[in-house]
Amino acid sequence: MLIGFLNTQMRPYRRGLSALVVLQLVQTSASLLLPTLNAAVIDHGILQGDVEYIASVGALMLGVAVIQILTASGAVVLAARCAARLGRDLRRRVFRRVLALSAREVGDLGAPSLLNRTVNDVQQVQNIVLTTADVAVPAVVMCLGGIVLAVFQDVAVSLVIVVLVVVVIAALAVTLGRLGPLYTRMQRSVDRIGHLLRERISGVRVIRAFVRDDHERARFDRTNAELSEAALRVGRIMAGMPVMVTIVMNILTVVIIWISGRRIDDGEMPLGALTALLTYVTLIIVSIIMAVMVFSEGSRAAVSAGRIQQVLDTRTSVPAPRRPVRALAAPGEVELRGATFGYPGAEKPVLRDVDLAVRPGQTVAILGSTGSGKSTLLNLVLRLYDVTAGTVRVHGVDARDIDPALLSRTVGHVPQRPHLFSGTVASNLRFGRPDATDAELWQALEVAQAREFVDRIGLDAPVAQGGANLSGGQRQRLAIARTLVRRPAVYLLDDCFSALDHGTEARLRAALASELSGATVLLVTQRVEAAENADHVLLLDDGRVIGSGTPDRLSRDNPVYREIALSQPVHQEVR
Ligand SMILES: Nc1ncnc2c1ncn2[C@@H]1O[C@H](COP(=O)(O)OP(=O)(O)OP(=O)(O)O)[C@@H](O)[C@H]1O
Repeated sequence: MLIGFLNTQMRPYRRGLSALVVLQLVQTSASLLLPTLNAAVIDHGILQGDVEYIASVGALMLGVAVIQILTASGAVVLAARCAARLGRDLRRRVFRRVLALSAREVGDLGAPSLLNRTVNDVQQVQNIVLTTADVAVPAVVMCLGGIVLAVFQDVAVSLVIVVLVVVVIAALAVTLGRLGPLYTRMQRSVDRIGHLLRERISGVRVIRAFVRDDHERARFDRTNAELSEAALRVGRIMAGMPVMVTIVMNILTVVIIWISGRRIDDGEMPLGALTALLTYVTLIIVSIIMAVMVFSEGSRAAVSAGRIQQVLDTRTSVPAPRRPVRALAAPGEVELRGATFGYPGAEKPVLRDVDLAVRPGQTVAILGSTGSGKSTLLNLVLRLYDVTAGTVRVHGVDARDIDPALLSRTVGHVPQRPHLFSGTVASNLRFGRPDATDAELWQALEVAQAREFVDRIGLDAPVAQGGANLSGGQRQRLAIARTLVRRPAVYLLDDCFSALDHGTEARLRAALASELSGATVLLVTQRVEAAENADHVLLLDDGRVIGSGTPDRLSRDNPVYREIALSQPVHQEVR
């Protein structure tokens, strides 16, 4: 998995990687050459008393050491550059994919998991590239080169080394196989902790209000314990490895000294070869330890690569059209014909056979009990979801055929629970139109009945993440102003006056009525009073249209509408 993933993702950095491998080959070969040169100095220089030989080979060793230092430094710089670029590009790819997904896929994958995948999992993959380049490549070269050079020193002793190395590698491979599932568990626990933290931190006031601190603490401790238990098991497995390798290394050293001693006594092996063999054994074992470290990281990175690949492979359930309509002739109707929609996994559709046509200049109020499908209907026009049957047409074109960017420009949405971004009041208002002038911002604030409070704090007043430093009513009015600044042709207002007092709501509705006189407006509301000012009312119940017509007609002919009207005190006052 990891190799296939890296093979695809590392394609753009192939040249850098090739240069890196060459540098590592040179630097590792230089390290390997030094013990052989050292053995030659002992056998032909020191034992023969040849000072000239010692000086010339010594100079050669110095040159080799300098080459080794330079190539090693170059390789580290190149590895860091490749890994950093891979991390940057992967984060970008994952983020773009997430932005292209529909609400359905984001919900399925989960926001905390997506966050972890974009940050932590990419970091794991970046780390494995760095350690592979810095450690694994030289380790493999050193291990293989060490064995070859040991064979040059003495074939019989080298055979013993090879057998023991194969045993060590086999034992390590079995141990590593146990790590993969543990890393998968760890990543899942990290996701769960992220999910829990995110939800509990944003709902901390509710937790306190309901005195659920102990319950939540216990719940967090359970998830936290799962993570630490998996991490501990990994730690235990990893702790066993150096012990095993050290035992093997010491056994090897004893065996080499024992066999070599007898062979030197018999005159079958020079003394220098013993020092060279002992150095090669150390290099081989150290390189195996290094490779094992990298491979254990690799099991973890493989899990991360799988999680990243899953995001990259996820396709949106609201795909962009093959041949998108890039211009809409003129502001026209929003029209639903037999629109039916069911959330995935739900037993029955939440909207069934909805017919509606809203012309420019018209406001249609969508009224209905809670959960009757009002917000879902707006989501279909926005194309957050696609209808499962029927059609949604915007300006005469099927929403599925319109270029997504054009659809977003055409349709403005003020959600039930508006989200503001950290920044300033002005940066939030300019979110959909960065070139809007201050005068345009003030005009939108005026209509949204937000001028007074923004006058007090200023356009440059800071806004915290999610608009946390503003009241619910202030957030709603800024969200309305933000959509007004964009001036879309179609407005979808989803119960966005709910946090306003009655007087402010009435003034806002009046101001919107004149400001949006030429626009197509779909207004979700719980209040009959708001519906009565609309041109048309669509009454929903359990996803079905149970009333459609002018407010006058409905109050005359529709008993449900009349019942809702009578149940609302404000309405009664108006009447
Ligand atoms: N993402 C979702 N996944 C599954 N079911 C959903 C989802 N969103 C809404 N629903 C279900 O769809 C139904 C309609 O929800 P919707 O939000 O459209 O109702 P609504 O009329 O806007 O309600 P309210 O007035 O309370 O905002 C509800 O039964 C709800 O449980």
